This record gives sequence, C-alpha cells and structure tokens, in this order.
Amino acid sequence: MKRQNDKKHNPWLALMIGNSRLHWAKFNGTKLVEAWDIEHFGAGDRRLASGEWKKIPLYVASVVPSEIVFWQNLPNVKIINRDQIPLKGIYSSLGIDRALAVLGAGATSGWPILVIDGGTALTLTGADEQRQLVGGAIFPGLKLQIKSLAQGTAALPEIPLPTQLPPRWALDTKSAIQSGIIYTVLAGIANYMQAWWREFPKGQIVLTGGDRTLLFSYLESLFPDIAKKVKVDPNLIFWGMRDLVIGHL
Ligand SMILES: Nc1ncnc2c1ncn2[C@@H]1O[C@H](COP(=O)(O)OP(=O)(O)O)[C@@H](O)[C@H]1O
Ligand SMILES: CC(C)(COP(=O)(O)O)[C@@H](O)C(=O)NCCC(=O)O
Ligand SMILES: [K+]
Repeated sequence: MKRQNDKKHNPWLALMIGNSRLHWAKFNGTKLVEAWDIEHFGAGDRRLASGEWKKIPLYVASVVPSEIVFWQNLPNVKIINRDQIPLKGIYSSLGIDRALAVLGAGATSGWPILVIDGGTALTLTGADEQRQLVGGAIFPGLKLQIKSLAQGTAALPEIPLPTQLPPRWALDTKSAIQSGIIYTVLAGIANYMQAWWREFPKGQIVLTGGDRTLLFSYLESLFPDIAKKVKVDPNLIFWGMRDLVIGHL
C-alpha cells in the first residue's frame, strides 16, 4: 500500500520532440509540475545542464527520427512509439505527436475527440467513441506558411503574426499576407470543425500546439459560436504520455 502511494508521486520527465521545438514536462506521478519549450539544440536548458534527466525516468517521443538516435542510448530514457498507443486503426506513418495528443485529449475531455494542433505543421486528428482513428489532415502551420512565401518569392518579406484578427481586405503587403494566411486557415479549420460535429454531434474539439492561443483568438473573433464549443489545452501530448507512463512507474 505504501509502495503504491510512493509510486503515485514518483517524479518523471516527458520530452516531445517537435519539428520546431523540444517540449518538456516534469511530473510527480500523475501531477504535472511544470512544462516548458526550448529551441532545438538551445543552450541553457537547466535540466539538461543539471543532468536531472539522468537521475529520474525520462520518456521521449519524437517526430524527428534523427533526434531519437541521441536520446535512445542514454540511461533512464524510454522511447515512446506508435505500437504502444492504445488507439485502433493507427496507420504505420501516423505522427506519434498526433497519436499522443488524441489519446491525451480523449483521456481528459472524452470521446469522440478531434485535436487541432497548431505546430510547425497544422494537423487535425480525430478518434471516435471506440478509440478508433477516424483520420485527419495535415497542412503547413502559420509560421511555415509565412516562411514559405518569403522563401519562394523575391518581394515578400517574412512578417510577424498579429495577436488580433487583422482586417480581411488589406492595403499593404504585410497585412495582405496576414489576411491571406489567417482567413484561409480559419475558414479551413472551421469547415473541418463543422464536418466533425455533423458526423459526431457530441464530439469534443481541442486546440493545442504553439499557435493555439493565436488560432483561438482569431476563431473567437471570426466564428464566436464555434469558439464557444472549442477547448484549448497546451498539454495534450503530456496527458497522452501520462496515460501510457503511469502504469509503468
Ligand atoms: N517561442 C517560439 N518559438 C517558436 N515558435 C513559436 C514560439 N511561440 C509560438 N510559436 C509558434 O509555434 C508554432 C510551432 O509550434 P510548436 O508546437 O512549437 O511546434 P512543434 O511541436 O512542431 O515543434 C509556430 O508556428 C510559431 O508561430
Ligand atoms: C505532421 C507532423 C509533421 C506534425 O509535426 P509538428 O508540426 O508537431 O512538428 C508529424 O505529426 C509527422 O511527422 N507526422 C507523420 C505523418 C502523419 O501523421 O501522417
Ligand atoms: K505538434
């Protein structure tokens, strides 16, 4: 009984390696203590520097295969892969971040669940009441869209994203890029959401990823009725990891 109690509070670390950043979390048992993001190969991550990850279990999932090579041979590191995810109908190349986020969202919000992850890529991933993957979609994330215009043209600058919904009809280049990307992305997302609710009237929708706050604020301005029914949670992937890990501690 005592061991069971101790187990519930054992510390462990979670690392999700995305295409732009490393997403870290520290847990005590089931409780998330803190979460933070760092740049790839970024200096100054105190936990890396302190070597804390060498002393307590670290669970790593990555959508960047080359990064796994570094982590997999370290002591105390366990790699999470697709075969461990208790979802039905997963296809062989499905991103582990998408699978974990759906698992975590289902565990915290219930099923059927649709996750919209505004990361490097923007992904939509749905699963039904039987925890069967319904499917989803992948398109370039907000930053990647901005970058691709700047890289693929002579005259378009790399512009920042506004914190509020910009005007639709732009009269300068910066605003025109902002409008084009934001209104098409939001229209697209809203269209997927409506299709999701047509198929699963009681289905939940959760927004996550580095652009979640921006996307949600645009959604609130443009489609307030839809926004009311959508949740935002930065930690879906960590809830998914917790679901898998807690049985192993
Ligand atoms: N400090 C930041 N550094 C990089 N991207 C950021 C930052 N804050 C917000 N973002 C946004 O996060 C998105 C990337 O999301 P993130 O979840 O970090 O990606 P990934 O999981 O693919 O590494 C970008 O489109 C960018 O607009
Ligand atoms: C679609 C992704 C690139 C998203 O990664 P992210 O933007 O979170 O870094 C990643 O989930 C991935 O590499 N998926 C494999 C293809 C698939 O899910 O079908
Ligand atoms: K992601």
